[in-house]
Amino acid sequence: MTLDNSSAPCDFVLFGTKGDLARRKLLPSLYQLEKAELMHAETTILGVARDDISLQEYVALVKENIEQFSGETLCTETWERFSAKLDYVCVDMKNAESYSVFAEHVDVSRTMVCYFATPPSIFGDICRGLKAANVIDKSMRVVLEKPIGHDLASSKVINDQVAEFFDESQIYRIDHYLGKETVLNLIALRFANSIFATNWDHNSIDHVQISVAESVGIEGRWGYFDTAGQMRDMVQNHLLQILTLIAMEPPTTLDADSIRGEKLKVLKALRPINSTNINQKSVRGQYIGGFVKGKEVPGYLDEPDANPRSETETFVALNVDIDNWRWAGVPFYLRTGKRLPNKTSEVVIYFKRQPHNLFEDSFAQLPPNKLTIRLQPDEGVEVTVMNKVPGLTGTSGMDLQKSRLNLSFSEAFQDDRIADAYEKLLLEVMLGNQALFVSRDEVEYAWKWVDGIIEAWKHTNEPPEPYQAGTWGPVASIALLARENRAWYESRIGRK
Ligand SMILES: NC(=O)C1=CN([C@@H]2O[C@H](COP(=O)(O)OP(=O)(O)OC[C@H]3O[C@@H](n4cnc5c(N)ncnc54)[C@H](OP(=O)(O)O)[C@@H]3O)[C@@H](O)[C@H]2O)C=CC1
Ligand SMILES: O=C1O[C@H](COP(=O)(O)O)[C@@H](O)[C@H](O)[C@H]1O
Repeated sequence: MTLDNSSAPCDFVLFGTKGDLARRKLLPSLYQLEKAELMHAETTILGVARDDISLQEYVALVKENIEQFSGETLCTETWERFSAKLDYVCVDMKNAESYSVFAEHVDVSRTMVCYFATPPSIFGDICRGLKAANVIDKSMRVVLEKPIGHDLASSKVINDQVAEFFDESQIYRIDHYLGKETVLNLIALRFANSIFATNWDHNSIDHVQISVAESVGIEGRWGYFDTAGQMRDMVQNHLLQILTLIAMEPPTTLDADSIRGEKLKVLKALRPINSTNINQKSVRGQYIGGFVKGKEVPGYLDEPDANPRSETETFVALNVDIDNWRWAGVPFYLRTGKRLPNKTSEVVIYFKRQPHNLFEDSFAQLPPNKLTIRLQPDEGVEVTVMNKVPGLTGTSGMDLQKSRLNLSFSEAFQDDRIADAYEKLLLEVMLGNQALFVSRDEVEYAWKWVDGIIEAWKHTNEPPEPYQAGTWGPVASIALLARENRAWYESRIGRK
């Protein structure tokens, strides 16, 4: 897809351009959009930071970032076009007066897209600075990075600060999982295939498992992570977003209001987990030293800068009920953790077993069909089916085996590069489409539910359960499903 020349150019303003997110993800993604000719020729990119450097120095820095993080050799032609778009301004984002230079660098007659790649604590300051510089108008869009707050109350403060200056239709809240190719494909899989669309409820589905496993530890982010924990860092946003896409009713159209409206209904229907059911419904863990992919790694409390008495969780498993017609009696099991055996995100839908087993000679109990959606890595979709083993032997000639129908994206779409999530999301902001961004209501309902769990954990007064780095979390996580006669699926990724 190449952007039609009639689509308006924009001034893309990157606050926090020298930060980790901008360097590792945003600038390389903008470069990829340029390479794919998806950015308007007249679009400009204005980096904002507090270092007083020249434009020449900034351009050299961006080049270095892209070479380091894009994972490919710089294309000279693309770089020439891209570097010509760059501009830089030094602003102390907390000081509204320092924004006076800003107006010289943007053209207020064009759409301005402001990406706040800074700590959320200064989002309000940035809005005030933009106002002082007199550059805010109705066509402006602002992109907010996660986490939006630390709980419901603090998220309201941040959202209110931004809402003082911008309408909800101008605010794009990022959850980068919504830009992942395979997460987007959940919508296609569910609503473009009648085989799934008509079998997507409590009549056909036994339970759902969503796992987002990471092999990394804290990677120098202890200060941030210890105040968040895996619940705020991963469940409140990414896992709940995946859950809503799996569980939502069909949206009327693919527009932002329809999709976000349906996701919101799911968040509203989540059964609270509180002090009455916390032990049956949740497990939290913290890794101790161990081996990940054969390499010895320290425990959470032995990471650099660690507080050795921290009780922050690095692993969460939950048994979630959705109290609505479609999902009555269908548990959604969620798990996510740091320092697990490998980096794997998968959704597994377990269908109900056949009501009667004709094949007792092959299987005492027929295994259920399973739909596995591999979000990352080895992106793909797999269905397990029971199949007759070809041959003349077996009872009535019927020996069965479990077989896999496997769609591997890397094999099926060999010529297509899988774009980074941020490329997709940046493109959507420039196009003015909010469908892949999280609404204020979604953020707040997600916090409300998560706050209840964190509150209940506090009341139990129990520390997180230790698990060895390189394992699938505490033993209690196995018990969470075993109590209901189920087991976590074993990912094939990393075992090939
Ligand atoms: N890094 C990541 O992978 C992810 C980050 N995020 C979110 O993205 C946002 C940015 O994160 P990250 O890039 O890691 O953070 P960094 O701390 O690396 O970068 C933040 C940027 O904000 C700038 N900044 C902070 N205060 C001021 C100020 N008063 N005036 C001017 N500039 C200021 C910093 O400037 P200076 O360089 O001068 O210090 C820096 O460039 C955060 O909200 C984070 O939660 C979300 C998901 C992943
Ligand atoms: O937002 C975050 O996500 C990453 C995991 O993202 P992925 O795209 O690599 O799966 C996580 O490591 C980080 O702690 C969290 O802040």
